[in-house]
Amino acid sequence: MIQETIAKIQPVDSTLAPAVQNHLDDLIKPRGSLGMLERLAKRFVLATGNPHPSAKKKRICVFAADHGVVDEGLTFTGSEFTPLIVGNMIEGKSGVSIFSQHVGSELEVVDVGINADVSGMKKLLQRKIALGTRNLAREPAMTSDECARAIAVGIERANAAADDGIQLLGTGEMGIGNTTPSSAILAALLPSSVREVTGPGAGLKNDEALEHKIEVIERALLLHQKALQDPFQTLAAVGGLEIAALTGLCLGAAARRLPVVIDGFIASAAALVAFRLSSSVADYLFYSHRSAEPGHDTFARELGVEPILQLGMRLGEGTGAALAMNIIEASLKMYTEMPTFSSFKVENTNHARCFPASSQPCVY
Ligand SMILES: Cc1cc2ncn([C@H]3O[C@H](COP(=O)(O)O)[C@@H](O)[C@H]3O)c2cc1C
Ligand SMILES: O=C(O)c1cccnc1
Repeated sequence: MIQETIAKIQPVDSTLAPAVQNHLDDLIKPRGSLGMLERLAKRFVLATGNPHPSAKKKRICVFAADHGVVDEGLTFTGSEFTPLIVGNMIEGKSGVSIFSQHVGSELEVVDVGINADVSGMKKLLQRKIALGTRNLAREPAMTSDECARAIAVGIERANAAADDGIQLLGTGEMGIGNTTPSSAILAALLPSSVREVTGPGAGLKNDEALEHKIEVIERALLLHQKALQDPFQTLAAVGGLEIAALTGLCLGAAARRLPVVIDGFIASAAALVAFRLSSSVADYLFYSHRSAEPGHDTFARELGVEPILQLGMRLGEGTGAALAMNIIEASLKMYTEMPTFSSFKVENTNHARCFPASSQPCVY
């Protein structure tokens, strides 16, 4: 299923880009005056191939799972917070639930590996693969089979969204400890030094605790050195079940030409794995915000991506993705609803000479 999905992912048809740009430049406004909104609309139109784009139907998919590596003492709270926050999420009370309601997005929460019996949570989609990962500092976090099954859940949810007519997908996650596998993935696949991409996550007591987190990840990468040559094996060795599901969501959505808003640090690690599996995935991904987790800047710089918002956020869950959805939707309304110079039969005086900012390259 994974290979089949990857085979379906095509780069966007960039021969359409000049026509899209001409339309943007024909809108009644100084050329380039809506800045990044113009680039967002252009990327969305190219991704979907739809000249009348819309993001009215939105859905955020949150995947939840636990992490054996919390045994190393790398987190602010224990794993018992994962089911607790997930319980809040499905009842509309967590950060992402509130923001998704605010922007008019559906919210889907999927258990792929919570280390607790959550079968009583009726609004939670039950796709449990294991009761969390194993401790990646001592052994592979997942078997190849578990990792593949988690990716397949993500692909399944992307297909379900496309079948339901969803026009814009957002990523979310919940899993105490998941900044550790995310940092490990970034260090392995960017590649980068562990120190550069490791931060406090949800909170660490002091600098000593951060040093310990860095040391644990460095040790894990040495232990799994052989696996790090390959993105799938890297994900299995040092990733997480929810991260793998998010990788699958990116792959599945790209295969269906469904744009995805990547949330913060953790979702970016999942997107990086998808990108390493198929570089064309990049054409379908938008980055919601600059996470305050320090390694996110390294990720954005190395991949040349431009996060939409900068709000000092570092919560995850899909909170940034929710907020950025509205910005993307606004960009599409600009594209489809603003009148054009040509429709008014007035001369388009929008010369690049007058508006040099419009010649900025698309930095995605
Ligand atoms: C109360 C609470 C709510 C959260 N909601 C999202 N996260 C975020 O923090 C976790 C990752 O950080 P770390 O690796 O440091 O544990 C993930 O669950 C992420 O979604 C939360 C964390 C906490 C504590
Ligand atoms: O940016 C994120 O996704 C993030 C950062 C810290 C903790 N949890 C999530």
